[in-house]
Amino acid sequence: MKTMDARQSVQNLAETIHSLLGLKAHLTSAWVKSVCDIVKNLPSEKSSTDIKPKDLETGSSSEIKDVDSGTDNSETKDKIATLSAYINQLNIQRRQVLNEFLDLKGNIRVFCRIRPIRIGENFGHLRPVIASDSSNVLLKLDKNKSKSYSFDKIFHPGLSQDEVFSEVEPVIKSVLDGYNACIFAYGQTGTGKTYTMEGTSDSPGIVPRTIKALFKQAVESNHAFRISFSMLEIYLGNLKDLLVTQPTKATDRMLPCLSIHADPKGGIEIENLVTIQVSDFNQALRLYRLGCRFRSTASTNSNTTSSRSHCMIRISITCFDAPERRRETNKIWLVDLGGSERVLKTKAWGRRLDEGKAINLSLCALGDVINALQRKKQHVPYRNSKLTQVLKDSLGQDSKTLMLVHVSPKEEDLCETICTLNFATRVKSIHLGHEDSDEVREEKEVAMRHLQQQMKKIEEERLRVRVEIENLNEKLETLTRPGRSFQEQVEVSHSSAEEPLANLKNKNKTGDITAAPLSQLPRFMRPTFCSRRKSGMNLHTSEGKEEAIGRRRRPSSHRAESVTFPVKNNSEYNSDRSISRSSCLAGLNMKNSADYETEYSQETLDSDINIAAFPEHDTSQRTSVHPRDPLSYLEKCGSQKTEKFHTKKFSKVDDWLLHKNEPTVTGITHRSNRVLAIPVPGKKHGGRGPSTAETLGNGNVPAYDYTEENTVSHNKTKKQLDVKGVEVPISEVITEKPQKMLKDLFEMDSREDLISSSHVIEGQTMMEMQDFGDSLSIDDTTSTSSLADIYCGRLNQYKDDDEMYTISIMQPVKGEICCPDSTIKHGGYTYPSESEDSIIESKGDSGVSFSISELESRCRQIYTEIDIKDKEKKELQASSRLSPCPLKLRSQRAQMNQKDLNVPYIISPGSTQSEGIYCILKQKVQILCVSALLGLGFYDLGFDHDFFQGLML
Ligand SMILES: Nc1ncnc2c1ncn2[C@@H]1O[C@H](COP(=O)(O)OP(=O)(O)OP(=O)(O)O)[C@@H](O)[C@H]1O
Repeated sequence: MKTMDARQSVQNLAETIHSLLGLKAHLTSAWVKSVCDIVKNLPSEKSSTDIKPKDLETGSSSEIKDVDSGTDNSETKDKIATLSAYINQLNIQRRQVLNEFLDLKGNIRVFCRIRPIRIGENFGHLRPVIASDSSNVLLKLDKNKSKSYSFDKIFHPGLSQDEVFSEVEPVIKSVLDGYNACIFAYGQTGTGKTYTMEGTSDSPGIVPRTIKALFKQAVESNHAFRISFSMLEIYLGNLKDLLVTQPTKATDRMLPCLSIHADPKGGIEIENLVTIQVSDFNQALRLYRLGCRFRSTASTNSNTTSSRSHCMIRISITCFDAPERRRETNKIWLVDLGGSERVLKTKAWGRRLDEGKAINLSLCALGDVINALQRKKQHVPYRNSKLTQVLKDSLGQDSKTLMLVHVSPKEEDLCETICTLNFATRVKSIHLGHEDSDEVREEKEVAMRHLQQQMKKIEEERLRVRVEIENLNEKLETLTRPGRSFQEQVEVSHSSAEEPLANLKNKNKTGDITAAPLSQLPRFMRPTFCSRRKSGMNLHTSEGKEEAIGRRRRPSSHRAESVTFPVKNNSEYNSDRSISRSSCLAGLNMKNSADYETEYSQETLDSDINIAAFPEHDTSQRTSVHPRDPLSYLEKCGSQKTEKFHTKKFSKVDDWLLHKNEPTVTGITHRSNRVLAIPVPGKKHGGRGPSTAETLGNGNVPAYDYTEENTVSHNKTKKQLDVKGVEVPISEVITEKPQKMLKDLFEMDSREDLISSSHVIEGQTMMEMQDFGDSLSIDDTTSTSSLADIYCGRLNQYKDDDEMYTISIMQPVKGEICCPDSTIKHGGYTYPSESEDSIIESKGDSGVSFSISELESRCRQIYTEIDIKDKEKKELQASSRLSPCPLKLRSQRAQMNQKDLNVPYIISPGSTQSEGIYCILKQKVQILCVSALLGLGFYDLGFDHDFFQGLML
């Protein structure tokens, strides 16, 4: 009877604790943790699973040692359970030690990386930046004067990405422990920020490594994590989601605004930011690559592929069954800041100047925030820039912040280097508050060394126990039902709050480490209805009952899963809310947020019906699918039974990526369908943008194909398979298949003999070009349809024996087409001005660009040559028919060269109707199409006048 009572009380206690967990906002985490510890250490039904505290302290249990001696199944099961509990205790110990360690190091750490000198570059006479030791950098100001800066770590130019990441790793660990974190790369333009964050295929940077480490550590831990991925950029002060295609035409559907919310507790959420749950490293990496393709880059005097925005990757982590974590949901931001630059030096102007100014302004705001934090001011000016608003809950205080400052080794960059190092010093002093004395510093170092040793011991012990559990599991699996590990059976009845390891191991085999079904959790760990309401958790019951509705009734809009942040009622948000103008496209189709949400929830239903009605692969029928549909689908999956959820969601990242290939479905032109980028070996690092294989003209992002062990050389990218498995050699020009109507129009031309070897592979027209010297030439075999391709503004790439070039021709639509430099820039579509920023070169677009005039003159030449041949053949009176039509361009340069830009009429020599209304009409329509695609205005062409005159003939 007594035993029964004791059991009952333990059970009740567990329930009580769980209810309290739902109300834990009012409790300290330390309290919850200590109560949980008490529960875990209470005697359970099976006394054999008890772990004496003494054993845990020493890390050696007599029961653990003789665990192999057990021959009986049930005894082995008990021992596995014991080991599971033991490993949980080790996890807790490890967290505590790591936290102490990081606290000693400071919640903001600053590293400095010195870029290596490139081939052909000079340090200058001074050789100004020298890493004097692992934490000091010496800056030579002149021959006699130098200044020393000290940081947490200095990475001298020779250090590898591996070595850099090893210093970053502790922060990643604390993210698993529930801390918010932010790792950002700061520095002058061209100093290697993107190299550090993104890396190359040969030496991946911090972002891919972090994702990998997070998944690895999540698997190794004894908990079930749910990991979500988002990516945005702040361009010209506006937020832009990098996982969704930006509208490029007036007819494209407007994207919802990204708005920043701050809850009363200071947590930041970005409404409408796409958040996709990822199950493994590859999925996350594919999304990352997708996002990288949409980044805004441009060629500047300092860097051929300069980032013109702040690129921010958010990885959210949720774990419901680990009360000892700092938060149920936390996040890490990985930020590649735009490069600070002196506009006088870079000589930027126009848009580049605006971009530079916007970057500098937001970096200033970051500095101000840091300064205010440092001085412990009451008011921290977070609201001065979007960057600081977004990072508000991840800077200083309770979060772990790591800043990687990048400096150039060159003398000519000395001024910028001083500015950068001063900035970094300001940041560094946040956590110090004041400079520590030598004694204090030494004490700290001793303590840190001690903690490191402790951590190492714990890690080793953890590994040992894991191996033991694995062995026991294997043994049991052969004894018990095949295909299902004992751990799975144990965990249902196991009274531990932790998910058993074997289950995680099994998940690991499929790469799926997301939340385990709640039914597998011990009963007392399952949330009560009350706690779910309170915490806004969106959990599913094993019985497939309707999910508990959180306090917030507002749909989570673009969020793929409602796993991210505690949902709040609108009224609970404070006024710290901002809306990205770029996303709003000047308020076209703008509705208030409530309207949006309503609309979205309806669309979710529509799309769900669509998806249910049509097979997953048959996307062609989903005509009304909104770009957000994959997410809607995810949400729908999320509300289904857990097993279904698990099987479905795995394919959802693929679905999301695949969805990008369907501009007709979404009604949005995929920007990278317009422009492909092929890395130029030796000109820039491959990590800058996707390789040909990644884009292949259809927006498909292939599986992530590099690892630290298995790297892909540039050569490998010379032949890639497309989506359908067809080999696509990248030496050929890859363009998107032109719009059918336009192509048809040009094919009305009867010069069949001139049709080149253009061939089509699954929506991509392959076109060969020849390279004559420095300029682009198109040989006589180039068909008019291929010329149409050029005029359509597709990216073409060609290759000669020595070098591979990338020719990027941004698709001109309306508006300006010319830029003062020799690079073709996109024309701004006649969007409201706020939207223009959505149409800039994407990260992967850069490469060798040709001027429009070069291209035009070559094309004109071809036309002329063709026409001369035709004239000889047909003895036509060229003068009467080839009367040039004066083109008027809007841009300054175009106006300057106006007289040179007379494009001859394209005529049909074989046509019997070479005169009269048909011919004129055809000519007009052809010119109209070509010119419109070149971004010329109809009126500027004089089309209205001529056209009507022609009609009257
Ligand atoms: N540690 C390094 N090792 C090798 N190459 C490097 C390193 N750091 C930078 N580079 C090279 O320097 C060039 C410029 O680097 P990167 O584009 O990363 O600079 P950035 O700071 O991101 O510039 P921006 O702010 O303009 O975007 C690249 O070609 C890159 O490969």
